[in-house]
Parts: sequence; C-alpha cells; structure tokens
Amino acid sequence: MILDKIVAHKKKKVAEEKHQLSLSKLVEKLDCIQPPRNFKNSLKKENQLTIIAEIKKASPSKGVIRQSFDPLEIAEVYEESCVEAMSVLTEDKFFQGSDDYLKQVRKTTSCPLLRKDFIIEAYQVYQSKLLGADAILLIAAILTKQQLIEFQRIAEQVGLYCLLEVHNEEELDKVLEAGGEIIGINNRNLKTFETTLKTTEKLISSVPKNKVIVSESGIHTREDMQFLQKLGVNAVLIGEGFMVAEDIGKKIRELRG
Ligand SMILES: O=P(O)(O)OC[C@@H](O)[C@@H](O)c1c[nH]c2ccccc12
Repeated sequence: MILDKIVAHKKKKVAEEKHQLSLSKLVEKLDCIQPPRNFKNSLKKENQLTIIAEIKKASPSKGVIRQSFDPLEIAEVYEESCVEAMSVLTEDKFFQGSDDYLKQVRKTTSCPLLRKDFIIEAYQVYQSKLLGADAILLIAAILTKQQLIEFQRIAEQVGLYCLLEVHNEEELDKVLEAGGEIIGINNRNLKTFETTLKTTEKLISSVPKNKVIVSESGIHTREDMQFLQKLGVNAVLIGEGFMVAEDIGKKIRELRG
C-alpha cells in the first residue's frame, strides 16, 4: 500500500535530518517566533468558497503532472489571482516536492502557506515553522489520536494552524475527539486513489457547524465548486486542476465564476 511506503520513506528521511540537525538545535533556531498568518480566518468567508491553491509537481497516482514546473512562477499567479491560501508539497520522493520550494515561496508571498507533507514526528512540526509555514497537514490515517493531540499542542506553541485530514467517519471521530478546528475531507482514498466528491457529501453532516471545512482533491470544474458550496463547505484544496491548466489565472477565474 502506497501510504505505508510513503511513511516508511519519511521515517528514514526524518532520521537523517535529525542526524544533521538535532531536535534541540532545531528548537533553538526558533527562538524569536513570528505569529502565523491567519490561515483559519482566511478560509472562512461568508457566502464564498475560498481556495487553497496547491503547488504540486507530481503525485504517486499520476506521475509528473506539470512538466514546466516553476514553483515561484506558479506562486506569483496564485498571488495575483488572490487565492486565500497556498499549499506547497514538500514530500520529495512521491510528489517531487522540496522544503526549498516552501522556503522560496515564503520569501515572495504574504499569503498563508500550508506545508503539505506526511508529518509523523514532532520534529517535523518545528521544522515546518522554520521553513516558513503558517499551517501544517495532519493526516488522521497515519496518526493516533494521541499524536494528533500532541502535534496540535506543539503547533499551537510555535504558532502554526493545523489542517486535519480525514477520509471516513472513523477518522473524522478521531480528529474531532482530538479537538481539530480545521477539518479537511479528502475526496481521494489514499489507499486506492479513487476520487469522488461524494466523500465530502457523505461526511459533512457529521462535522459540527463551528468547524472550518475544507474539501480536498478531485475538484476540477465550476460545477464541482457549486456542488461543494451548496453542501456548506468553506474552502477547497485544488492541485491538479491548476497544475494541468495552461493559463492558471484563467482557470481560477473560471472556478470562481
Ligand atoms: O491534485 P488534487 O486532486 O486537486 O488534490 C490536491 C490535494 O488535495 C492533494 O494533493 C492531497 C490531499 N491530501 C494529501 C496528502 C498528502 C499529499 C497530497 C495530498
């Protein structure tokens, strides 16, 4: 299963990173902590579906999605198009992302930034702050309730919002019990890659109204946006739909209607 492979690779990578920079040295580097840009408030606008636009070169299901991939150029178009937040893939092996992309994009934009990666250790939470993220992704499928609670506590300490990702009722219960505030419903099954907006439709009724709800993956058309808005979704997370567009700005305008 792909998720196991990704997590196994991640464990190795984090072990190497810790070897180069220990947790205590990493934490020392965070001594003057800046507050995060308000990822949560940016996503919650009345009567408007907000957009988290993703910078994503490849995926395990599709391989390379965008051939001429320039993260800074893409970030610039996203910024000009006034997306509410950006998501930067930093996972290197399966998504061909990079920590450097996040660092570079941070320097050029004041937009709230989500670090899109597979966080399995506290070390990566601190590291995300150092890279310039405002928010991190916590995937319920690969974390225990205890880990979700611990990582959210550290995130709060260092100034990071958490997007908690779920794909079924069981995972949703877990993140709600862990006190999650921003809930991402992933329309893609990370085990089979099957993607359907019905996942959001099915799960949304179990999410309390005071949460920020993000529908993730498989969103391509204006109709998709209208469908999700009617369900009461606050924000959408879109990668591929923008990455395959020749004119990204035009695609954003088209989706916004
Ligand atoms: O490219 P899409 O189908 O628009 O999906 C974006 C985003 O939801 C997807 O990249 C994603 C959702 N959860 C993840 C977890 C890890 C890596 C990537 C993801």
